Amino acid sequence: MMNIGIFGGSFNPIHIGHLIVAEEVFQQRKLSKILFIPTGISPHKESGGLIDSFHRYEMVKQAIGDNEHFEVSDIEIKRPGKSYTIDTIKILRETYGPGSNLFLILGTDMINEINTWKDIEELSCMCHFIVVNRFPITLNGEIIKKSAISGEKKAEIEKLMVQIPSLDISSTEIRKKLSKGLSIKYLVPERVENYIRKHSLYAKR
Ligand SMILES: Nc1ncnc2c1ncn2[C@@H]1O[C@H](COP(=O)(O)OP(=O)(O)OP(=O)(O)O)[C@@H](O)[C@H]1O
Ligand SMILES: O=C(O)c1ccc[n+]([C@@H]2O[C@H](COP(=O)([O-])O)[C@@H](O)[C@H]2O)c1
Repeated sequence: MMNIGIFGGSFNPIHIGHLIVAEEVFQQRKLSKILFIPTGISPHKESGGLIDSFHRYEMVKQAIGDNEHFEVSDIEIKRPGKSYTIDTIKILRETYGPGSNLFLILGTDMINEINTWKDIEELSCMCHFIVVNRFPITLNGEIIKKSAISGEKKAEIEKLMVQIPSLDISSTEIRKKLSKGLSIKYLVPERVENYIRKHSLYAKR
């Protein structure tokens, strides 16, 4: 049976925080693979600062190239309009069939906002949630309790939670550094840094 980790994000750009999350979830939950899915248009993010999806997709490709358990999907960047997770999960259910399990990977910042997501009840019936600690935000049990997530999946969240070494790293911080002309060495894989430099992404103006 295939157990697939689904890791969606704007990846603007992908950083080592994302990679450590994916590797820890893969190992700790013994998944078959991790599918990185860069958003076309992120549903709740201001478009300011979000660079072209093609570049974000390419940077994910560069970052995961040396890991045979990681894959990248262009399913969201090819779809027009906002990238709602429910639409993606419906397609992936078809692709992988009833014999496979889908595990949606989310940082604590994301799961605490789950009530604002589209068709959350239906979504929760189609996949499992794997939550990962994201400094400094802790899992808010009250939010989960009150959410539209189906009862069975609510009960599962704590059981499936994966602890990672806390890394206070965000794409926002990396974009800020680049815009100031500062180094991002070690915050992103070398190949991603080279890609950013080659295409003058997030550059100092
Ligand atoms: N350092 C981190 N530790 C744990 N989870 C993380 C970390 N960075 C990102 N994530 C998780 O990865 C997913 C995708 O994140 P996203 O691409 O929005 O990155 P970001 O760093 O939060 O970006 P931005 O700063 O632009 O908002 C989310 O579920 C988020 O919670
Ligand atoms: O489906 C939704 O309503 C929804 C609302 C907000 C975020 N998401 C998804 O959550 C993931 C992280 O989003 P982002 O934009 O914060 O990087 C990404 O895969 C988004 O498509 C999904």
